[in-house]
Amino acid sequence: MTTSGRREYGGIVTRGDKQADRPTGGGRAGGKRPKPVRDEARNVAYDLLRAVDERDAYANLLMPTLLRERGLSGRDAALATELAYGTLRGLGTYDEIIAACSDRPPEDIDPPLLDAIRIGVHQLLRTRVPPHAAVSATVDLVRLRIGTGASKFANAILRKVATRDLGQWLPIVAPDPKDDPVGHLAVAHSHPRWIVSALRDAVGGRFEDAEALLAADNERPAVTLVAWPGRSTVGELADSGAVPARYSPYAAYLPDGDPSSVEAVGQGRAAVQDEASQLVALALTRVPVEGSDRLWLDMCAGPGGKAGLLDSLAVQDDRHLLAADQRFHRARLVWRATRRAGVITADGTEPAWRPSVFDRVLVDAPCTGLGALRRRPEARWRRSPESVPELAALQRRLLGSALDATRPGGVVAYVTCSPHLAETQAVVGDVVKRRSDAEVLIAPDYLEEVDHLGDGPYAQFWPHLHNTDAMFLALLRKTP
Ligand SMILES: C[S@@+](CC[C@H](N)C(=O)[O-])C[C@H]1O[C@@H](n2cnc3c(N)ncnc32)[C@H](O)[C@@H]1O
Repeated sequence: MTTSGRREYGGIVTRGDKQADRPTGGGRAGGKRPKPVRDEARNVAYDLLRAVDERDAYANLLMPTLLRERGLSGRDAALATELAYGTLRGLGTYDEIIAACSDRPPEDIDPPLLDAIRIGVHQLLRTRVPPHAAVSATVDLVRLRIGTGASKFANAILRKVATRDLGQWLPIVAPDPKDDPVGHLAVAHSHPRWIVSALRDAVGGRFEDAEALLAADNERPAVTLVAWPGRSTVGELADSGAVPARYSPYAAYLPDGDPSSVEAVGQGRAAVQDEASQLVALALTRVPVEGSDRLWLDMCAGPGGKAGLLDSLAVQDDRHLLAADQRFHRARLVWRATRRAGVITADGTEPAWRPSVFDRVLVDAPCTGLGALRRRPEARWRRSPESVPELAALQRRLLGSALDATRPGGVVAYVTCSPHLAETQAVVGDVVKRRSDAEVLIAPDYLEEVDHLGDGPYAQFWPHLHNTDAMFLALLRKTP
């Protein structure tokens, strides 16, 4: 798609020159309604939101396909992504504002129309698109995709929304923090109430920390690369425009651009991986073990992020990694990410290996993913608190099985991409209490380059403190 006929609004490009500037509503100038302008970036954002709602699509997986199919790149692609992801993250706040501007509650508005209005509200309240352009572009979208009647409704709501900025709307739509602090944070930072409560508990009950965490969840995460040791180097990534990272010796931040255009990534010698993910895998390899250190196991390895790093480290020191995942297609991804590891499809709770044979075991357990909300913009609305006990039961079984697989003197890393206490401390505490052959190590001792990981014995990364996912790590020694 060409960029001719586009106009730049404060760093964001939108299409339609004079049309995008045209004021909307208030009747037809000269009696004739101007033709709506098709705007591909907004269409992509709208289609993504519809796919998330109708087909349970994963935004971060579908977006690259949509951009490719529609031929969007550069600033148009950035605009489509910002509109879609920003709207998905912010819709908890936006729906409260839409409710205040409408005679119908959001749940009574037709879902396609509601999604289009949400995109409009996001532009009005969180982007530098001028209000008249945000309104007219959204109204055009609704006219083209839904119909003229719906576009009048959207126009009326958006014009009301545009009368205030976000800072003026929040005291109107969010509960008073003195009466209902959790409800206030839920509306102000667009998270479901149950997640606000869980995250507040995970940060030790401090509302200021919870607020900083919730705000960080709404930020676009940095793209972090891993240079797989022995296959590429951070220096090589830096030569491609990445910046050496703060903590991990294998990480570099990519300020902009497509990661696959970095040569080492394109050639499968480096990959995209959050820095905390690298560090928890690294911590497992740093714990001293007496005697043999030849056989490592990654029990829940798909899609292979940590296995890729562990395999590279294992190859360097002539160790061997076995990587397992319960799902065949996830195991295939692990196969692609590794060079020498054995990869199998196996249920970690019904081991395909003999007991007490591994020197180091990683169990990166399936979890709610509440630590990666920045990356999966719709995830916060999909998860329900009912999933927590079921996951916690599986996590206990997997950790127990990991300890069974480890030889006495060996070490287990229990990792979740969630800071929810029921998936982290409660799981480890319970499993260790029921066994006499496991001892909890002080995990931050093996990550000395990182501050603020907690008072131990566990290590907890945070988006607002480390600019990483909220990854949890427990290190356990198997005792005789
Ligand atoms: C959090 S992900 C692991 C991420 C991976 N370690 C990485 O760094 O890319 C959890 C994985 O556990 C797998 N899984 C779920 N239940 C399992 C089980 N009972 N046994 C083995 N793998 C399981 C899922 O298929 C999923 O791929």
